[in-house]
Amino acid sequence: MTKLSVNINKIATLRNSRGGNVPNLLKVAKDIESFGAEGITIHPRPDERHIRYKDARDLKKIVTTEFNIEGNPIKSFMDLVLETKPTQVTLVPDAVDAITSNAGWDTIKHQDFLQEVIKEFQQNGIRTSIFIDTDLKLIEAAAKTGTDRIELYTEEFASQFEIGNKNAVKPYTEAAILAHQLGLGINAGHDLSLDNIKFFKENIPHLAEVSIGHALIAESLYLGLENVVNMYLHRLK
Ligand SMILES: CC(=O)[C@@H](O)[C@H](O)COP(=O)(O)O
Ligand SMILES: NCC(=O)COP(=O)(O)O
Repeated sequence: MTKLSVNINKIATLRNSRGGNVPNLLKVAKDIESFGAEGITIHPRPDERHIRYKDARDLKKIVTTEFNIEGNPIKSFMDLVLETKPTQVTLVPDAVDAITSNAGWDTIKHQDFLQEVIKEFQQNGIRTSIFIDTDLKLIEAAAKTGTDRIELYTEEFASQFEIGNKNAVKPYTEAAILAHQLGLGINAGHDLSLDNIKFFKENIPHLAEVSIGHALIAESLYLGLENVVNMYLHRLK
C-alpha cells in the first residue's frame, strides 16, 4: 500500500496571485483529506511565493492525515518545522532562487550536516526523509545519516517515461531495493502524474508514499473544466 500525499503548493500559488483567500488553502486541504488522500505536503520556500510560513502553522491545526513539510533546513525552516512538528520533514537541498527542486542531496559531502539536523528533528518526534537521486553510493551514505526515509527524486524518470523510455525506471528499482535492505523507508516525488504513477508504483518495491502536486492540480483543472463551464452556462440561461 502506497500512501498519496497531495502537495498543495499550487493552491497557494493561485491564492497569492489575487491577494485574497480564493481558493481557501485550509478548506482545500481538508477536502483533499475527505476525498481519501492520506497526507498533505507543503514546501514553503524562503520567498513564500506559494506556501507561507503562516500557512504551515494554520495547516498543522487542521490536518488530520500525515503532514509533510519539505524544504532546505536553513535556520528559519528548521525553526518552523520544530515549532509545527509535522509527521514528517523532507530535506531538500534547494537553492534560494530555485524555480522548483532540481537536485537531490549529496549525502557523502553533507553527511555531518545531515546527521546533525536529522538527529534534532528525530529528537523532537519528527520522521525524516532525504530527497535523493538514485546513485547507490548516495543511498548508502543516506543510511549513515540516520534518516528514517529517503524520497527518490523522480524528475528524470518522469521526463524519460514521457518520451517512451520505460527503462528509465530501472535505477529507481535498484535504489529502492538497496534502500530497503539498508532499513530505509522509501518515498518518491517530483513530476509524478496520472500518466506515469501506475507504472512507477508497479516497478518500485516497498514504496511507502508519493507526494504529488504540480500534475495533480493541473489534471484537476482539466478534469473539472467541462463541468464548471457547463455550470456557468446553466446559470446564464
Ligand atoms: C521536493 C520536490 O520534489 C518538489 O517537487 C517540491 O515539493 C515542489 O515544489 P514547487 O511546488 O515549489 O515546485
Ligand atoms: N515531493 C514532491 C512533491 O511534493 C510534489 O512534486 P510535484 O508533483 O509538484 O512535482
